Amino acid sequence: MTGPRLKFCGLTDPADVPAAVLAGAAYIGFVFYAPSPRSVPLADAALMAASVPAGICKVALTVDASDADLDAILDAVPIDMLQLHGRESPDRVARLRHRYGLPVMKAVGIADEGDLPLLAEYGRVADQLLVDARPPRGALPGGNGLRFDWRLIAGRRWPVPWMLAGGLHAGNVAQAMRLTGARQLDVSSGIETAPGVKDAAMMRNFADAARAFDAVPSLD
Ligand SMILES: O=C(O)c1ccccc1NCC(=O)[C@H](O)[C@H](O)COP(=O)(O)O
Repeated sequence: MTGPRLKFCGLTDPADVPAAVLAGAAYIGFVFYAPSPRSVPLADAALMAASVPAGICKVALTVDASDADLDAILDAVPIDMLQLHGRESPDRVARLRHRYGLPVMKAVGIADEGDLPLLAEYGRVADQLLVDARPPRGALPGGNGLRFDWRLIAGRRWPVPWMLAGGLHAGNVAQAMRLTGARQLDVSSGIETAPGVKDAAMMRNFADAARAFDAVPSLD
């Protein structure tokens, strides 16, 4: 079995890229959503993306972005995958895959059982699912450092690859992997000292904790 695949989301500083690479990130996410403290100007994202080694997936996170906004992002920044983190419909997901010819990961917010059917629905049109915590009213659509009840998805599988997100950090990632079976993990707040300020040691600790879980034989 290959090790866990990690996505470090919301990099804002050029120095975050080598730190993420050193920690072994498989995906690096850039946030293109003005209200977020992790939002990066196109020119900055372009510079950072250019320094990402081949083989690491560069993800553009957007929230209900228009075609014009997406055109501008993709014209300026070499992106490998779109992450849709708003209320994009399944039709919109399918249309964007077709329009840009890029894989699309759809974020789905989970708070209770009633949210689970959405995963099956988007699993029919997206290339990947991001299984995140449903944000509280008035909060940002993601990146809130909040987890959901992981037991809700224990043992569940979808027809496409998926990532677990929401409130993960070095101290709980092993438990999250054990309960959910997640093999891909997305983290933002859990590798920050303040919103939008990533920390190299926290990235390393997170990666070490995820890999250490993998190294421990299961007692089940
Ligand atoms: O990170 C943001 O600021 C953000 C803003 C708007 C929509 C989504 C956002 N982040 C989404 C992510 O991919 C996060 O990694 C994911 O929600 C988990 O965040 P966290 O709980 O902070 O680890």
